[in-house]
This record gives sequence, structure tokens and C-alpha cells, in this order.
Amino acid sequence: MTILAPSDTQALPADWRDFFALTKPRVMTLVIFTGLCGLLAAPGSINPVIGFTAILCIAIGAGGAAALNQWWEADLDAGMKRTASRPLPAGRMQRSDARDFGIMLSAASVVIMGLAVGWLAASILAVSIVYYAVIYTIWLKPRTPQNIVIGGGAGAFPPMIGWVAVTGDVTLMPALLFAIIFFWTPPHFWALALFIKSDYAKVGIPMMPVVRGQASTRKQILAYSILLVPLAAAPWFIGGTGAIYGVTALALSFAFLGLSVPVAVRRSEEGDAMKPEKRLFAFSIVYLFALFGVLVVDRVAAQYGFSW
Ligand code: HEM
Ligand SMILES: CC(C)=CCC/C(C)=C/CC/C(C)=C/COP(=O)(O)OP(=O)(O)O
Repeated sequence: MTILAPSDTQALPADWRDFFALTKPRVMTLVIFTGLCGLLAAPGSINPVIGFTAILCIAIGAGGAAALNQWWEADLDAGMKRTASRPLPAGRMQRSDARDFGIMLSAASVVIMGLAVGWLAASILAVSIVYYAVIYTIWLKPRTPQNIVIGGGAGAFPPMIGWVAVTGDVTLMPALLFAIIFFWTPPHFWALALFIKSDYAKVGIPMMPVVRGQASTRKQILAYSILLVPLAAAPWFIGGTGAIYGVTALALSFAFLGLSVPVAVRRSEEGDAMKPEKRLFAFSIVYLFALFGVLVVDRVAAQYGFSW
């Protein structure tokens, strides 16, 4: 099968703000934060300049992959209200410029990571870029309602990259951090997809609520949320963290589960300003920031002798 690249259109000259927008800066804050937390929670130490370089490379690589995602999806983005004002669908940029920008950032991030930090971290970064830009965006997203379940792997790599930048090897702890984000992604995204369902249906993307329906999606959100409870606490169970992390992870995960139940049973009050799925989506972001934040707090506390 031949995959044709989207062609160029007449576009207005883009400025730096459009290039910055191509990196999906708001979404990538959490990607960068989880990468930083992976780096700070890892055993051992790293030269601050090299540590900063590692995080910069995760940011540049994630931004490059996001630019490639938008280069490929310019036509789809034009058909959805949420994405129509992005630089490409709004006609502020040439498609080829977005593609070249994405390739340049991606390549630079991997090479700099390899030379300055290490080639294992660089290889995992390269895999995550290809995973997001090619496996998820080009291959899975238009083909299967399991797109984000499998595609969730792309966004789960950053803490592992941060960890590996310090330790130089992949052990059970970074694998667990990967698994937490991997199983967090379906409830995170399907909660959103439940209230923007019609947008994806319009452009023919087989997102779960469109293909399997709302009831099935709601049940699956609950199933992943249940799984997150033991999984998020697993770093504590295996002795990789102290109780500061473990107890907070359990509290956060039960709160997450508590917000998933009304989504699963469609319980929303008459005149409820914020639907349960909107509430769950918003909390999913707070959840991951807090979970990875407390991972670092736990490690710092242990270093200062505060551990239960
Ligand atoms: C395949 C996996 C994922 C999909 C399909 C997805 C999809 C989305 C979508 C469509 C939005 C709405 C905002 C927008 O228009 O860009 C969003 C928001 C967000 N996502 Fe995800 N996401 C995924 C994974 C992740 C991961 C792994 C992270 C970070 C670890 C993340 C962090 C965020 C954040 C922070 C926001 C809020 C951005 C804002 O405030 O506008 N997402 N996500
Ligand atoms: C280091 C590295 C490469 C990290 C990548 C991180 C990653 C995969 C994040 C995924 C988050 C994201 C923006 C999904 C949007 O899905 P979409 O693109 O389908 O959403 P859209 O409908 O808004 O375009």
C-alpha cells in the first residue's frame, strides 16, 4: 500500500508562534514533566547540565513528533472545530515547512541525546517519536478503535527516558512508570472523546465511542481506572518508593476511580455544569502531574531521611 504525503497548499507566511503551536506545547508540558520526574526519581545522580539537556531533548523530540502529526493530519484537523485553527488547517503555514520542522527537531533531539546523554536514552526517544508520528498517527489512528490503547505507548516513554538518562539501564521501576501512563491514556482520552465524539465521527476517525458506542467506552474507562489502582501503587509494593508515594498514589487512584464510576453509569445531575466525563478528563491531567510529582517528593524525602 502506498501512503501519500499531504500536498502543499497556498499558505500565509508563518511566524514563530505558529512553529511553537506545532509542538502542541500545552499537551507536551505533561510529557516533559513526567520525563523530568523520571530523571529526578531515578537512583543515582546526573550532572545538572546533562540532565537539563536530556529534558530539553525530550521536549524537542516530543515537539518534533507533534509537528509531524499535524503535517500528516492537516486535512483531518481542518474538519474538526477543536483543531481547525491550528497553523496548517488555518492556512498560516506550508505543509512542507511543518514536515521539515518536525524532521529537523526529531533528528536533532535524538542526535543531541545520544552524544550528550547516552545512546540507550536516545534510542528510546527515537522509538517514541516514530511511535507517535508513524505507528499511532499514520498507521493506527485511522484504522482501529484500539488506536489510542496501543498508541498510548508513545506518550508513556518519557519517564523511562528520564530514568535511563541517569541509570543507563531499563529496570522494573521505569517499566512500571511506562505501564502507569500506558494504562492511564485510555481513560484520559476516551473521557474527552465522549464529549467531542461528533467531531471525530465527522472526519472518519474510528475512535472508540464512534465505533463501539458510548456504553462500551464508558465500561472500558472504568476497567482501565480499576487497573490503575494497583498499578499506580506498584512502585511502592515492589519497594521502589516509600509510603509517601504509595499512600498518595492510592488516594489519587481511588479519586480517579471515583470519578470514573459516574462516567460508567452515566450519572449526571440535571443542569450539571460539568459532565462526569469532562470532570474525569480534567482530573486525569491533575492526576498524572500529582502522581509523578509525589514520586520525586518521595525520593527527596528519602534522601533527607524522611521515609516510612
Ligand atoms: C494516544 C494518546 C493520547 C491522546 C489521543 C490524547 C489526546 C488528547 C487531546 C485530543 C487533548 C485535547 C487538547 C488538544 O486539543 O490537544 C488532550 C489534552 C491533553 N493531553 Fe492528551 N492524549 C494522549 C496522551 C497524552 C499523554 C501521554 C499525555 C502526557 C503524559 C497527555 C497530556 C495531555 C494534557 C496535559 C492535555 C491538556 C492540554 C490542554 O490543557 O489543552 N496526553 N489529549
Ligand atoms: C517523546 C515523545 C515523542 C512523546 C510523545 C508524547 C505523546 C505521544 C503524546 C501524545 C499526546 C497527544 C498530543 C495526543 C494527541 O492525539 P492526537 O494527535 O490524535 O490528537 P489531535 O486530535 O489533537 O491531533
